[in-house]
Amino acid sequence: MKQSVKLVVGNWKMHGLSGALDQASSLSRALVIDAGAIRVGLCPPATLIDRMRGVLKGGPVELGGQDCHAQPQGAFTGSVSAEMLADAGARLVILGHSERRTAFGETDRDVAEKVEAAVAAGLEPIVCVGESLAQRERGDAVAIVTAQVAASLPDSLTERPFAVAYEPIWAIGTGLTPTLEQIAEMHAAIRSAVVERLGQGAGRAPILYGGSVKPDNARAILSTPEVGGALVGGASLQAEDFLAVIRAA
Ligand SMILES: O=C[C@H](O)COP(=O)(O)O
Repeated sequence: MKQSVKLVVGNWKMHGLSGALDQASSLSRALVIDAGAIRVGLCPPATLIDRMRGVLKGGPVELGGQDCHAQPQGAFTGSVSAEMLADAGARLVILGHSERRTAFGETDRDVAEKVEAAVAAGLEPIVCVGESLAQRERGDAVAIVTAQVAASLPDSLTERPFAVAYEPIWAIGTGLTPTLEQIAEMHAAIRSAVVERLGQGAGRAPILYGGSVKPDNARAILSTPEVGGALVGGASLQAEDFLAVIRAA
């Protein structure tokens, strides 16, 4: 299925003090987009969301969080709820990133619960899936990723906007990327898994690719069949690089 509106989202991860707002400001000022063709998002650390809202005000860049707690409030020291992200100005939220699945032990069930919370707070979740290098080398990549899709997407997404991001773990921050054929194969498999899980209506959800997307490979990746956008880590930290990726889309 061809996607009409690409979604390109920058994930700053745990990078960015207040000085980094200059990069968001440069991006917002330089960016001219056709809203019918592309959406652009930035997911800074939670500490910057509210201030970045001011910097991005009136511009085309949407704000997002990088994670949320599954509960709306409570005694969960150090956590941020989906409602808090929305209150700070976020519209999007990345959930189930492999760094959270690996370093924080998040399971598909945890991710699905967070997605429920995000939807309840009016956020648009970007649900991340992806295989390890060992899983790909064993020939298990498609089975692993489609199982993650089936278990991480709750029923509540049937009528709500969301995106899936395919991020092979071995491509994140490494400079390595799958071949375009591997990306196309996986995105088609994810599309089928989404439709099987949530029905035809959900088949319009964009499927982003993430993992070492850079200005020099963005055009090829973003024109690969079934690639509905990109989730960009390192290359989103500098406005100039992120702009180059967005322009490639
Ligand atoms: O969320 C973004 C991904 O983990 C990709 O990161 P990267 O572009 O630095 O490889």
